[in-house]
Amino acid sequence: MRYHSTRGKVRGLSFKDAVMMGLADDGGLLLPESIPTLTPGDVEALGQLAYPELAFQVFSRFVDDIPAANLKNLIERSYQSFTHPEVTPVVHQDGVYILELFHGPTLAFKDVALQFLGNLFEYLLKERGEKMNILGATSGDTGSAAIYGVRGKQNINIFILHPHGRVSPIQELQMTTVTDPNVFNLAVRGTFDDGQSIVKEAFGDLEFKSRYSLGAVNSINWARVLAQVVYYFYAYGRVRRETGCREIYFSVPTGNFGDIFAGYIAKRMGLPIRRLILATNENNILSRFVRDGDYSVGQVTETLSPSMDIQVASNFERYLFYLYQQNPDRVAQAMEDFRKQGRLEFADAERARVGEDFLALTVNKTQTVETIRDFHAATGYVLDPHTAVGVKAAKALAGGEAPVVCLATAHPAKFADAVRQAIGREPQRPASLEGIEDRPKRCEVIEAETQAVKDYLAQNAL
Ligand SMILES: N[C@@H](CCOP(=O)(O)O)C(=O)O
Repeated sequence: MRYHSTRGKVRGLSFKDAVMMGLADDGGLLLPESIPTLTPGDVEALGQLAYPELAFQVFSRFVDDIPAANLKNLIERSYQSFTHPEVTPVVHQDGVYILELFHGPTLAFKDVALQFLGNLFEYLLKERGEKMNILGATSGDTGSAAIYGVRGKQNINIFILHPHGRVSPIQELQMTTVTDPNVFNLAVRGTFDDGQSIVKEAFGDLEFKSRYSLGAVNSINWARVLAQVVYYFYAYGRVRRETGCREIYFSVPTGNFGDIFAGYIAKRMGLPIRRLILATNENNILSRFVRDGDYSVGQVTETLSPSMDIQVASNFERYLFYLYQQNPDRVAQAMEDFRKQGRLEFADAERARVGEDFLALTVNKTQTVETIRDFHAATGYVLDPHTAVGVKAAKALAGGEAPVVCLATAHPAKFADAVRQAIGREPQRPASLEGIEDRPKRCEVIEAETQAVKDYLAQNAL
């Protein structure tokens, strides 16, 4: 399997080189040359597997340059840190299926990919005798998951940018209380979009990227998306076993379009997904795109679901590549137009194609609180505010006989304020958060300027 950039100037990379490159050197995003397709029989068989074995089967279709025994070992080690034996269990509540993706060390879906990516980086760096400086941006969850994936590892330093004062108190503490010498937290005076744009500019400076061996942990890294494809197959298998359904909906709260893009890949592979329901908060460029063809950037608004306080979604470019019939020149032109004008327009035929894969809804703060409250009243189950956005969209949009799986992207204890507003008390804390406020912290506040971040990284790089 070879990997090419969405913008067409980087081609023919192996999986391992694609992982190490992160953002493609032409500014695009890496994608496999083709998406392997599965027969209904394959899908059925995959649905019977335990999580690590399923992950191995899915990965093997995209990874042909790591010996099977080593890949298996990386996968098994990655999911040992999860507190649930099923890794990503599915529970049935109030007419929807909740795919719990928060049983990893930092209580969010990011752990599913970042535990693996941390181990994979360690393996590849050892094999190559190299060092790496990871540079990533977070709106709250990626940061701590990436930090936990590599803390204390040899030959890796990690620099994570989070928007100063715009993540939840627990999200901030999960990052800043990790004081291993290889971990550097930077609170950027700006939004997540500012942080993500700094990361992309630093990766785009190829001399800097190569001098400091930059590594990517955001979903610009294909390995992130690949690892997230697995749980769509897992959930389908579990729900199919329970209901006998053939088709299924997935409802995905999304900001950076990574998680839902993984679902899109699963659909292209042959998983019978009737539609992917794209759920956003008030930062709704993506839901406006699906509903009205309006892909125009707005101001980032603070909401109750801060991990989705994003306007410019990285992985949208990967989707554009397919929407534009795999034409890299059109993607490159569109990204340039978007950079200059802050908007993109779509032909009717393209909008029709979008509608074949996606439905979408914007869910505001009031609706988020109401959903947490009503769901709790009906079931006793506490949703986190991001999951609540997905549940609200699922209930509004899924129809007919097909069951709907809502991706529960984070544990509610990460967002105690939103939960308290909804149900009048804080959610129960998992053991990993006990005493987190009392731990020593380390974090620098920095201006939202690429040069300031590059200087900081240069001073602290391996
Ligand atoms: N919601 C994310 C933002 C970064 O997204 P990623 O999937 O590209 O890492 C977060 O919580 O940091």
